[in-house]
Amino acid sequence: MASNKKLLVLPGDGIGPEVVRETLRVVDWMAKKRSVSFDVQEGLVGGAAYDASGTPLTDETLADAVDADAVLFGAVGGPKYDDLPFEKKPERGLLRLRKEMDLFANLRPAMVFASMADNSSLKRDLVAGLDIMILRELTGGVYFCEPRGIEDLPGGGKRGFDTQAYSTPEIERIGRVAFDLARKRRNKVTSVEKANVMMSGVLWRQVMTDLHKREGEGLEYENMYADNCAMQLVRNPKQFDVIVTDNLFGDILSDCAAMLTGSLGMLPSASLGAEDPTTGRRHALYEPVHGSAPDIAGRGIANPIAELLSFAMLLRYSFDMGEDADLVEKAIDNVLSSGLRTADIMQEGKAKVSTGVMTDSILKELDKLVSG
Ligand SMILES: NC(=O)c1ccc[n+]([C@@H]2O[C@H](COP(=O)([O-])OP(=O)(O)OC[C@H]3O[C@@H](n4cnc5c(N)ncnc54)[C@H](O)[C@@H]3O)[C@@H](O)[C@H]2O)c1
Ligand SMILES: CC(C)[C@H](C(=O)O)[C@@H](O)C(=O)O
Ligand SMILES: [Mg+2]
Repeated sequence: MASNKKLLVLPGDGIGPEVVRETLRVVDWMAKKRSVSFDVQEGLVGGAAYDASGTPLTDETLADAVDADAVLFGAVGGPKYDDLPFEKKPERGLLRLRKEMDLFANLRPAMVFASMADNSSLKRDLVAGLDIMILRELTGGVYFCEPRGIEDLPGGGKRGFDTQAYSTPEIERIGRVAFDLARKRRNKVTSVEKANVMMSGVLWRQVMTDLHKREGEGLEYENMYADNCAMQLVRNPKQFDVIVTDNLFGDILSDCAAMLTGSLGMLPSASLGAEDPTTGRRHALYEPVHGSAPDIAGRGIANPIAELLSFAMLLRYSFDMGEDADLVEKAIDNVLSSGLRTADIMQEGKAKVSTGVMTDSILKELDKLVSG
């Protein structure tokens, strides 16, 4: 039984603190019922950090994140911060964490729970039992490449520009994660880019195809253009197992995949760094795919499931507590099957509950599951 796992909790803004608060109740439950002791420390990020210290991520919080065994993150951003200069925006705090912790592999699983097939944007048969993994490269591409900026044009007006670039080592390291994941799943990898339009896409396709030839034995492999992938995700999502793609396409395709599961409020994620070969340790941050949802913040109606499932991923990937992760997922599955729904996944014939009541029910279900 492991003990004293250092957990840094960064609730952030909007519904971030609301869903993190609920997740901390499950952390407490784990400590009481499963005899795991978490050393929980809380910090500020995003707009909350800007309000307190004039920056969306202080060096101290970054150091705490690097030092932690895992970071549990809520969400950042909101209209209050719209007019801040680019580098001060809440989202920059999250991006700096990802970059400085070298969290290059972002796992975004889209799973449809047994009772949720009718909640999907697609017809039930297309999504019942769906379980796909979008693997998003998280520390490269247009999110981070230089040069970028807005410049004046000689004849008046301005020009805004960004740079998209990927190197062979960046593509290979995310490709290897995709192959590892696929081997534990259904042995299929779809690599997604736009090699028909972008030079970085041309290299991505070459490197991934070669990597598959060298290291992908036993794996079914295909290349797909990103626009086609978006269409295929809503046409026939069950054709996919692992989708590996760049930072920007991964951002967009994962929001799209969220609606297959019923709501953005259902999609968790794990952002992982490379494993240190001597200590076996790796940096990791867990966060829902959704944002701070300013339109519903402060009303107690946010769906806590994406954050709770992110905590389950934390147990599985950072603490090797797969059984406990299964338990959390099973409790969520059972509560959804019992007909409870937060507003975002509400349907006729179901019972609408608040953020807090959804968590109350999941905790009760956890109690039931462990008492047999
Ligand atoms: N990881 C992050 O911190 C993160 C991710 C995405 C967006 N953002 C930021 O969040 C702010 C709002 O962005 P947005 O509105 O484009 O995206 P969003 O994900 O916050 O919200 C999109 C829609 O989904 C709904 N939604 C999201 N999560 C939900 C939940 N748990 N339960 C119920 N409904 C939920 C919202 O109410 C909204 O209608 C922006 O500042 C954006 O940059 C942050
Ligand atoms: C908030 C923003 C920087 C972030 C991203 O674009 O990566 C978000 O949309 C996400 O999906 O995690
Ligand atoms: Mg996003």
